[in-house]
Amino acid sequence: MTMPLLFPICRRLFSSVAKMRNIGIIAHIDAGKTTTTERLLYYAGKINRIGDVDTGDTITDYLPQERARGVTIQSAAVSFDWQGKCRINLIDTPGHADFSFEVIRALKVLDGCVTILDAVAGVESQTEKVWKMSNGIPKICFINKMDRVGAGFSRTLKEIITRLNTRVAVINIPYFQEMENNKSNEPKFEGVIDIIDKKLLKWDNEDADQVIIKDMTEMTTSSIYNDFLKSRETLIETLSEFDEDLVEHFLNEADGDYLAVSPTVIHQSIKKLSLSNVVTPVLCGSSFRKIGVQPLLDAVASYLPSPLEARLPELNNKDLPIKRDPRQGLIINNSKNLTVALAFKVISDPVRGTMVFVRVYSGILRSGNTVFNSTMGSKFKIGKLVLMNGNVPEEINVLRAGEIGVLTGATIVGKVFTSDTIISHSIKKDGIKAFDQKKELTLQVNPLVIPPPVFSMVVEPKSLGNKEHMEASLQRLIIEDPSLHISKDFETGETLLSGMGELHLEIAGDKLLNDMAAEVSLGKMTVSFKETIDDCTAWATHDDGKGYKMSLQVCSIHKLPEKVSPTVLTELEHETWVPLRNDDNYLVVENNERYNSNGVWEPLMSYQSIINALSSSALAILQRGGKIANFPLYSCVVRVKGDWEVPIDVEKPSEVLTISKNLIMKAIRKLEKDKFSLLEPIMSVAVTVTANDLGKVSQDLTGSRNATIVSIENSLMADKDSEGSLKFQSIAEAQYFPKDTTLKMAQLKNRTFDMKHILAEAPLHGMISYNKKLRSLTQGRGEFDMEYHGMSKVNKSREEELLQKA
Ligand SMILES: Nc1nc2c(ncn2[C@@H]2O[C@H](COP(=O)(O)OP(=O)(O)OP(=O)(O)O)[C@@H](O)[C@H]2O)c(=O)[nH]1
Repeated sequence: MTMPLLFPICRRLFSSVAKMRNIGIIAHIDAGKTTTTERLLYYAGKINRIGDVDTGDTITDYLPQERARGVTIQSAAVSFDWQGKCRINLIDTPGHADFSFEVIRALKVLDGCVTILDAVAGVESQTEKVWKMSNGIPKICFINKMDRVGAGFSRTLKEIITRLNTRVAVINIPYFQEMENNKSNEPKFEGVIDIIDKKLLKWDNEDADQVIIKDMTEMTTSSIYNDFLKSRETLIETLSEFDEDLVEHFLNEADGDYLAVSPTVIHQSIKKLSLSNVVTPVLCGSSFRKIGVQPLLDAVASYLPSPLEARLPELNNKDLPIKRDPRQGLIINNSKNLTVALAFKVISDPVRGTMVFVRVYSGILRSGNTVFNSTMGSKFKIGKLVLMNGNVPEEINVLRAGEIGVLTGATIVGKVFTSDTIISHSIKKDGIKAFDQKKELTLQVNPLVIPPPVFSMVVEPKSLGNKEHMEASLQRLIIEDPSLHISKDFETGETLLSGMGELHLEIAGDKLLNDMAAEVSLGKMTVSFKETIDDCTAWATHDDGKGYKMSLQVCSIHKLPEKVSPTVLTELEHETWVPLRNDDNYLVVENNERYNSNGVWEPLMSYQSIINALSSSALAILQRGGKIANFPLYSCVVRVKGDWEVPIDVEKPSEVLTISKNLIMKAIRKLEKDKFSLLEPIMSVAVTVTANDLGKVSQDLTGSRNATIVSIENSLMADKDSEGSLKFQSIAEAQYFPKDTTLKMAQLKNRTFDMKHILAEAPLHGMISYNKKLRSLTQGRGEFDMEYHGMSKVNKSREEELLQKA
């Protein structure tokens, strides 16, 4: 069901870059991201009826698979204004580890994040993971689900400090209806106490749109006053540790009185320290009960950065200056008309066709203009531009620096993919020629890193007649989700679809069968093994006397001479280094300086199209696999020697493609079989169990699943002994926190909070369908989460064992 949207009349036209907020909602699965997003939209006036995940009618979970399963699968964007204070472009991301790439691509284009935490579960494993992934991006924490029995505001705060290693600025604390007035004898979460503005905000039981506001300074006899006072003291003390201006204000203007410190000064201090990632503002609420959502919107406006205050995009050419201009946003290479945008998502909408989500960093993108894809080295024309609200588009004419929007139209089909950089002239319809060819048209925002797939399944057409449709559908799937991968087994001719987990492949299969009506049968899910080489191949050479000359070799990444190791490569001037999608493989092309003295590239074939042809060859041939069992090659580098040449008058790179493919095949074929090794995926596994279940779960992990236990932690404190972690533990112990009333109630009701976190590393092979096993070992109480850790070389006996099972 589509929700009605209320579009504020072209407010975005008038909102300045300083008022823009590009934010993501990140968290562990089920923390309440989608529920919170829905309430944010409602209170911002974007929708007039709230949808719910449980009834499957939210704006951002609009895919049929999301609505049926109540789980977010893809990140969805919405844009809205908040009371004229800011214009928010928000991306709701999935919490499940299998869809991590959706989080990776959203984080690439976002300036700030709201991290949602479940007040009962505290900091969960995926929260830690997304926190690390968003390193360097300013964040706010929202402790949600405060209405649940067992909610622990202070317990969660302590976990934020100790597990996420951050200082906290507590913006508001929970308010519970006092027990004596409460017939149910349970503390009832009703509102929040605003520590900065000294107000109690209570949401009406009957009508949560009504907020009752009371002045805390008139409640000095109330039992909550002491908590409020101490929380204000703690907040000011924390900020004072880092902010001299605040200390000065506190001593001089406020006369050392915590209550007299000006809210404006506190807000400014929190913003400054949050932008530099020194403190994290923390708020609480219950999205489901519509409590605490408006203060969260205020916090986004007050503490998260505008594009002018956010981190700068990482460009391939680090020498190009990037300036912040209050009117224009970013200006790259001192060129006011240079538009630079990054495509971070492509979808095929059944009605609107191909839609490409972009973040504009500098300049303006206009509908109808011709732009340049600097990743592909080719031009294309933009059709219409739209802003998306879940799956509802809003047509616009321009996208300005700092904005996130969508390109549509038949002219973009096949012209731009995820991770491509788009260059354009802000004013001219086709002003590509006006740019500096060497510096500006080769400019790229550093590409997204795609994690490698670890599970595969065979996809077969039901009949020969269904083959073409199957292949087109698979292509559509991987264009939309580059963390899915298609490969061919060259011995059996089977098509393999690989992904990041069982759920990821299950959903992909569902989309193939139901959304795309592909007549296919899906095989059993198996682990994706890889092969690697332990050495460098000999150089393979082509020199045909017709202008094509090339020598290349394939090396294990660990055998590279220091000069071309990927860690230092980006700093070298005379090489181009290209990561080859998700298998830790790279292409290194030496000596790319083929420009004449005026900085003009002389051959008709563009430099980028040669690099693209070489990348495609390397990708395709490494994918064909090694000599053990044709598993794709991993951690390999295809090195092209610097003396390569192409004819000056040939425009298309098809010969480069053929020659390089043959050379890579030749080089690999000559390497002896014993130089190939089998690799298996290893997962980082986090299992949460009660103390009673700890023994049997640990035993099963190490005994039956070949896992290595890295640590066992209590739920309250991360038992890490690094200097940094110890510092945060002692901060958490010293800081004042209000008492957790409902936590006490839950303990009284014999709920066990003595949970243990087992962190382990385990071969994926042993972890298939672990969910079922864990449930039976713990009577459904245990939870687990796993993420890809890396590939590990196996010895010969393990190789034989795995090959027999594969
Ligand atoms: N009691 C209570 N339940 C909540 C609250 N917020 C969300 N929920 C419930 O928690 C469940 C998960 O909510 P979602 O909003 O789907 O969580 P999510 O983080 O978006 O989930 P994924 O995107 O699938 O990871 C749903 O049943 C919600 O109704 C809250 O404040 N209180």
